[in-house]
Amino acid sequence: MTALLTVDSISKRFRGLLAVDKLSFEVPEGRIYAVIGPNGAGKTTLFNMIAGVYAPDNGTITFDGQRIDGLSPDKVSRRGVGRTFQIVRPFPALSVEDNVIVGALQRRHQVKDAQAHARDVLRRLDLYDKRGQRASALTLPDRKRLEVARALATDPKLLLLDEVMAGLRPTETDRMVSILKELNRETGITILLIEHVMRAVMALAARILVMHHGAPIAEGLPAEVVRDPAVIHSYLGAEDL
Ligand SMILES: Nc1ncnc2c1ncn2[C@@H]1O[C@H](COP(=O)(O)OP(=O)(O)OP(=O)(O)O)[C@@H](O)[C@H]1O
Repeated sequence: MTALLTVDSISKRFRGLLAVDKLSFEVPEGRIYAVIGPNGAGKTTLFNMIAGVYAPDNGTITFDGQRIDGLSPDKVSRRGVGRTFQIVRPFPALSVEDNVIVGALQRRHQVKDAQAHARDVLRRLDLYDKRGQRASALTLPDRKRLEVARALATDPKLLLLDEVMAGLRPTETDRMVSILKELNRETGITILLIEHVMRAVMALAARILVMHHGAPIAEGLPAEVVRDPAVIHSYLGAEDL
């Protein structure tokens, strides 16, 4: 299967601290790929390098056949990488629909077209009935889905999801999992997610990369990765299995 994203030996240092250390992996086109690991493992730094917030100190990032490392976040987004943030940050005073229209306008010049696209996205994310509400009035599960909707409205080929299950109850986690599965199945969109909620990771991911101190300690099929002694020792613990 062709790789949509190829990360090749990237590193990022913050003063003395090596946050990401010669990391390499490939995300196959059309798949859901998860990155897990303890706090401080370097997952968000990895996302920030893919999304253009930081340039890697070394190594390359290739997306859809072209180098994207070192491009600005806006350019990376225009190439087709959409992202959510760990701390959800919609425009609070705008309606749910207007928040999504802002994303849709990246590739559409007519507000009418952007609105039609935003409504399609809102239906997929189970938010259509709440489109008139102010974003600030939403509950956490709704805000998390709005965050995904805003990223999706930019028509990405690759969706980067940063802890979209954090703080959700199991029933809301399962709802998000089934929405993302359906989205991937029906549109073929590739999804790269950082996630601590193993229930969601195991239900979604075709492959998993486990990071620890900036480096990979395991990569492969979920069933193999969660049985890897190094993963159990540094991250999962027996209770997660
Ligand atoms: N802008 C920065 N300046 C200095 N140090 C940073 C910066 N961003 C991250 N770090 C450090 O880099 C390391 C990796 O952090 P990162 O946020 O990437 O980890 P993470 O795996 O995403 O953790 P979490 O699961 O808690 O979100 C940490 O030690 C963190 O303190």
